[in-house]
Amino acid sequence: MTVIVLSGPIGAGKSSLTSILAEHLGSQGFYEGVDTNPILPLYYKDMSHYTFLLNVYLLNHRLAQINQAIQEKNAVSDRSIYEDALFFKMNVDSKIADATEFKIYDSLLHNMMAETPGNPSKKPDLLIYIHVSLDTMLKRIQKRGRSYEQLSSDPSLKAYYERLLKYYEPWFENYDESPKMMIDGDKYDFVIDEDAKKEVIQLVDAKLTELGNL
Ligand SMILES: Nc1ncnc2c1ncn2[C@@H]1O[C@H](COP(=O)(O)OP(=O)(O)OP(=O)(O)O)[C@@H](O)[C@H]1O
Repeated sequence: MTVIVLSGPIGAGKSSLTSILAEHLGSQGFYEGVDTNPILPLYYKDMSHYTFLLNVYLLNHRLAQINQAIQEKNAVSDRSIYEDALFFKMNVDSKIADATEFKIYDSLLHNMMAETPGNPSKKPDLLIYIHVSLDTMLKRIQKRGRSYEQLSSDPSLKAYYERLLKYYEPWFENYDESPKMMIDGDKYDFVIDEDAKKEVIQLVDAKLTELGNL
């Protein structure tokens, strides 16, 4: 049984690497459903108002996926549940979101993820973090063209994206829920470069072998 989750900033390539790894490992891929998320466009218009609702929506959605992934046994998911608190905390620190709302969300998250008799661990076997620079992130956001993410519609998003990257590095350093590995998303453009794709697959295979999962 191997449950892998991807993590990393917007446009890092999580969904693409999920498809690549799911195909390579013969696992089921689980996707976040960004385009079907009804709260996301509202959140980008008014973060103060929608941070709590967005995160409760995502928590519910991700838990449903985790429960399915555990049953599937072999699964790759394009986004970890552990990163959402990073966005929420960042918004609290920037006075965009409310500290009490964060406390309630965080406690809900811990209760949902708690391992109790009859309630098996929801932790993945491996978390893969795709690291990208601000430059790569901005290029990918522009290339993909989701309207609400564009700097052209809201130039203040650049500061938001910059802040987000600064929160990701310590988050990955401190992450200890499962084994983890980092992929350099600036170095390996596994979406368009076949050699880069092969190298990334080899890196992941080596890690899974080291962990006894392959
Ligand atoms: N907890 C959250 N709080 C605020 N915004 C979030 C949260 N989770 C996801 N988002 C937003 O949802 C959108 C999609 O996020 P995500 O980075 O997971 O997917 P993606 O951009 O498709 O990534 P990739 O290209 O790596 O597959 C982004 O605009 C991101 O900022």
